[in-house]
Amino acid sequence: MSIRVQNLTKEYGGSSGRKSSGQSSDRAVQKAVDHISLTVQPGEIVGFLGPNGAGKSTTMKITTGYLPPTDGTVEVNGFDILTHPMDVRRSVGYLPEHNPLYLDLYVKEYLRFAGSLHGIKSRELSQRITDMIELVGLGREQHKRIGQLSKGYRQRVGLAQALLHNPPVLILDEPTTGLDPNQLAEIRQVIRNVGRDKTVLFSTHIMQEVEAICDRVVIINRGRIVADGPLSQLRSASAGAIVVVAEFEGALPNPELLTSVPGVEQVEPLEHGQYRITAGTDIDLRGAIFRLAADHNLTLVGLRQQENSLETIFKELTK
Ligand SMILES: Nc1ncnc2c1ncn2[C@@H]1O[C@H](COP(=O)(O)OP(=O)(O)OP(=O)(O)O)[C@@H](O)[C@H]1O
Repeated sequence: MSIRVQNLTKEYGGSSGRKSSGQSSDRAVQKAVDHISLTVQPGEIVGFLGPNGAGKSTTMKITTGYLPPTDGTVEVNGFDILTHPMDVRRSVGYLPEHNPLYLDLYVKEYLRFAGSLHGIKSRELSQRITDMIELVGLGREQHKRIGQLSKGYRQRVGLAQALLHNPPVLILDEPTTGLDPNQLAEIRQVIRNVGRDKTVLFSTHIMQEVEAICDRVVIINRGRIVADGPLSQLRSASAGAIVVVAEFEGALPNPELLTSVPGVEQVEPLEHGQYRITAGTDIDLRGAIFRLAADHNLTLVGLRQQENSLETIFKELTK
């Protein structure tokens, strides 16, 4: 297991240390993460979604060892974050949400500094820096000071920093925020490429990003995990209402016929002989609609089931 989070809780305010039974505090306590469990297998790319303030960054900071948990355990690459913090740091590449960079340093100077903190030997480090600059597409900007770089290129420096010590696990907190569409596509490609032989947990607010990159999605809301699974599984599990659009040769003289199909809850006429038919439960209406059309001599020219978009699922689960 590359990441194993068990029963993790984080409270801000109140007591600063780990909880022991019966411990209480007078200060206002904000429970940012509430008994969550989550595992990420080696080689998986997992999208971590949730509305603002849901607890994504808090979970990621704890997983990288930057913040202590209030309760629960976290292991990265088999190392416990509390008992083996240095092994955890070696195992993880972390791009924090507000990518902290030294603006006065040159790109290579900064990467050399970041690499030396990881104890990478000088000769090996030069080669690693060259390779990472190439990998994240910093070639043209590599001789600038970080303060002279655009947001997208600063983000690439952060990504290069996270990858420098060749960690098996990458934790990226909103790595594509504020990038233009071209940069977005390039950084996504970088994440996909590094994800071929690394475990990646990344947070984002962009649904298409998850659809484009991830094997699996975890959705957190108010500190609790409300969904966890492959995208296809989430789509069918959260289906709730199944919607089918049936198109006939023209408007039906008796559209109420459609409501006689077992399971149909609502029929909404659209234009050009189309009807949006909603079933309350997870049943496929298409066969029944087809048979109904045949029985009543109605010419059915189209029939398609609408897929739940990740956006719809997200809204449903986090409202
Ligand atoms: N240092 C802190 N002190 C007190 N409360 C905090 C602190 N950091 C985060 N919080 C609170 O914890 C909750 C979770 O915040 P967190 O930053 O983990 O959410 P997030 O899902 O990453 O949000 P966003 O998508 O807006 O970045 C929020 O209510 C936030 O206000």
